[in-house]
Amino acid sequence: MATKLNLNDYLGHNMNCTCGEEHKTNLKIVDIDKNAVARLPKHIETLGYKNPFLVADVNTWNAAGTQVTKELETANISYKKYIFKDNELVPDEKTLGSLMMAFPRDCDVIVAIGSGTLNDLCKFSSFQLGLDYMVFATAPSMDGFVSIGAALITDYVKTTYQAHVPLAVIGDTDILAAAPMEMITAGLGDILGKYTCLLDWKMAHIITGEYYCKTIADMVKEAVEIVVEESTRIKDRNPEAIKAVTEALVLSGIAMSFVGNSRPASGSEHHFSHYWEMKFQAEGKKPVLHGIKVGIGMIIVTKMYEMLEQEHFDFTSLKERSFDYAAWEKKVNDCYQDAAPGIIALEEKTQKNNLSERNKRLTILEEKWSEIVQTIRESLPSSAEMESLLSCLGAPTKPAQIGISPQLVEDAILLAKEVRNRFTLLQILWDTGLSESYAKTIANLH
Ligand SMILES: NC(=O)C1=CN([C@@H]2O[C@H](COP(=O)(O)OP(=O)(O)OC[C@H]3O[C@@H](n4cnc5c(N)ncnc54)[C@H](OP(=O)(O)O)[C@@H]3O)[C@@H](O)[C@H]2O)C=CC1
Ligand SMILES: O=C(CO)COP(=O)(O)O
Repeated sequence: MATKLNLNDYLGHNMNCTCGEEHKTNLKIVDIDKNAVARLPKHIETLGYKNPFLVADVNTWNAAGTQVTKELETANISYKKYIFKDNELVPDEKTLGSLMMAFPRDCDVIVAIGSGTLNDLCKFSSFQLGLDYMVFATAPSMDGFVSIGAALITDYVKTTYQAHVPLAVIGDTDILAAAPMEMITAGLGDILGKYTCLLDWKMAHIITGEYYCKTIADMVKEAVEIVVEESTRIKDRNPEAIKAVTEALVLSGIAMSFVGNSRPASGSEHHFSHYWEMKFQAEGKKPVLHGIKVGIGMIIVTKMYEMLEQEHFDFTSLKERSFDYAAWEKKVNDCYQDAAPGIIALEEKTQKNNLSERNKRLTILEEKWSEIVQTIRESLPSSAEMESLLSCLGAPTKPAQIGISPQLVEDAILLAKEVRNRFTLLQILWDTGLSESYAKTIANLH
């Protein structure tokens, strides 16, 4: 029997942490259990709302809309609703605009009925309007339900906007367990991605001195371990296992809200996912679920960490290298111009791409190399183990299985570091001059 998370331990009080920070979240209610839909009216009333505005799309309405409205009507709670008609809902300016146009000014809380995209749209629009929001989850597909950021696409670039957390997250395990299996395995992929993102965070702490909180990292690690323990029961849609996955996803979101950004939940594996998502969108290709791409990204990043810990560097000659910015800039522009013309973090003057900053990092890498190797070995399961876990659940593990070409794999290893200003393995590869050779090796494997 798997260990259980107690999410209530993190709600309703400030946590004075050994990292020196005080962590808190405004999330008040987590109800992920059997028959949670019947308790939705009570949660709305407890929080003091009278006029909810329900936001869903055709798929998520089919999954939960009728049950939600039946319960609200029985409890005499009047509501208004908006159901997006789009087949593939994209969280961009147009979609946000249509939500704004449908917004009834007399509502007092927005209730997202759905998963990642609907949650982000409601999170962001409620934040801009100065209103509270809640989420009724329809699939355990990603960990953003209670995070503070909203992942939106503006000017073709996948950008995380600071917003706020919902006051409540409600998930009925019968509804969650009935979600498409692909969405459930996407949630698993998003969770397994924490292995590499937590290691990226630790690397950033060791090499650049970035803030790191061991308590939060351990919290997320515990959630990952519970999900790994539950993987066989997840396959059978066991409601208890689905509850465990959903709670792990919620916990990961609490970790993001504690830090105030997505550092404990998003590293290089996520940057691959964002890069591929932008490319797919620009090329008009059918989108692939976020967590599915993250799972594949996690396997690639694990493989590259396995390669890195075998390296023996000559740091003196690494520091003497010049860098051909013009050639690199051309490569980046060629890659990004259709997908994300807004990306501009390439210039030599930025901290990550400046040679004297690179050399400072190389000095630390040299001094701490044995600690770094040890940390890599202690932090990651093997890539083979992760591949087998995902494929046992029928989830793809290789880029080609979701239509990602070897070229897109290579480009992501070189360029996905520009998607965010965040130190990860991809920056270590750039600093040590390994990006191109790793990109070729990994692309040839797939
Ligand atoms: N803010 C944050 O911290 C985070 C945000 N994200 C973001 O979340 C998004 C991905 O969310 P994800 O949940 O993977 O995917 P989506 O919310 O995009 O949903 C994917 C598909 O599943 C449909 N769907 C949802 N629930 C059900 C159900 N129960 N039964 C049948 N179909 C259903 C959706 O319909 P439809 O498309 O019509 O909605 C859609 O077709 C990305 O934009 C990602 O960047 C991810 C992690 C963290
Ligand atoms: O997807 C996320 C966590 O799963 C959020 O990541 P970003 O902040 O990189 O968008």
